[in-house]
Amino acid sequence: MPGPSGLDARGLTVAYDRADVVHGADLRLERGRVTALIGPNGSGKSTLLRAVARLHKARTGTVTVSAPDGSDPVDALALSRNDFARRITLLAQSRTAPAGLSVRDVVGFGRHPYRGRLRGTDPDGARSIERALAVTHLTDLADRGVESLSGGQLQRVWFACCLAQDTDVLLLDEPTTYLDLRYQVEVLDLVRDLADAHGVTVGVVLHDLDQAAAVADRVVLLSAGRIAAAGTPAEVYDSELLTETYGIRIDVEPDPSTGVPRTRAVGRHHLRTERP
Ligand SMILES: Nc1ncnc2c1ncn2[C@@H]1O[C@H](COP(=O)(O)OP(=O)(O)OP(=O)(O)O)[C@@H](O)[C@H]1O
Repeated sequence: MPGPSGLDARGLTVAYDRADVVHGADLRLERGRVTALIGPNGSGKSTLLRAVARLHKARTGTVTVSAPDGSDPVDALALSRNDFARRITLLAQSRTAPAGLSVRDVVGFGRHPYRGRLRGTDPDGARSIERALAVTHLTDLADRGVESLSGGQLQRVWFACCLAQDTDVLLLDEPTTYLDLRYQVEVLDLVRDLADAHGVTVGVVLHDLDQAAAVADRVVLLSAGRIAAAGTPAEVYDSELLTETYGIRIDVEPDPSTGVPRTRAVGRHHLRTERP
């Protein structure tokens, strides 16, 4: 049974330089669930999320969002900037680190929708920032300059910045990029906790199909700017469909202990019989 919709995008068409790259896409993110967006490079995952997050104006389509209290959905594209930023945030790809600021300062950017023109009007700010630093294991680095961080540490800073924003909807574009295995797993655990314990609606772009199947309740497969399939991982992970979409043989079998589908992309190097 699908849950109530946290975010509902309908018929989104998005263009760059008048060329459509996302064609009438419907994206439903259920409240308190994790939805993974998968698909080959250039299939439109980032563009779709950017349109939903209002970083790129969709040519056509609607986006509605409902609050965790179950109140009626509102038109997300018509909300004021601050109201929108209190409901929806996006961890986008490849941001540049602002020089001369500490980790805590940058995480504090996440509080921008709660600060009036005269700062100091955000009573929950300090607590949200410290919590975001703690869950991303950045407390010890909080006073460091962001320009001195590694790629993975910086990725966690941007993630913490989104968490500090305390939104109902969290959109994450490849949040595991640059992260070592421990932090990849921790980010995905945290995403699960946010959905399960706090009812956060999560839409996350992942390239690793096995990570997507393990963390997500639903998966949306994009192909050439169109939604090719949507459903549970077991419904979407069809070997023929994935093989056609990615242009490489992808075998699928259920994990023997969990039943969650596992994939194997098969290249020529897997088929070598003689090894030196
Ligand atoms: N700024 C831009 N100007 C023009 N075309 C763009 C721009 N950004 C993306 N595109 C094109 O839009 C299409 C969709 O790109 P998008 O980045 O949304 O795909 P993606 O599925 O997120 O890819 P990836 O997995 O490589 O991150 C691609 O054909 C891409 O070349």
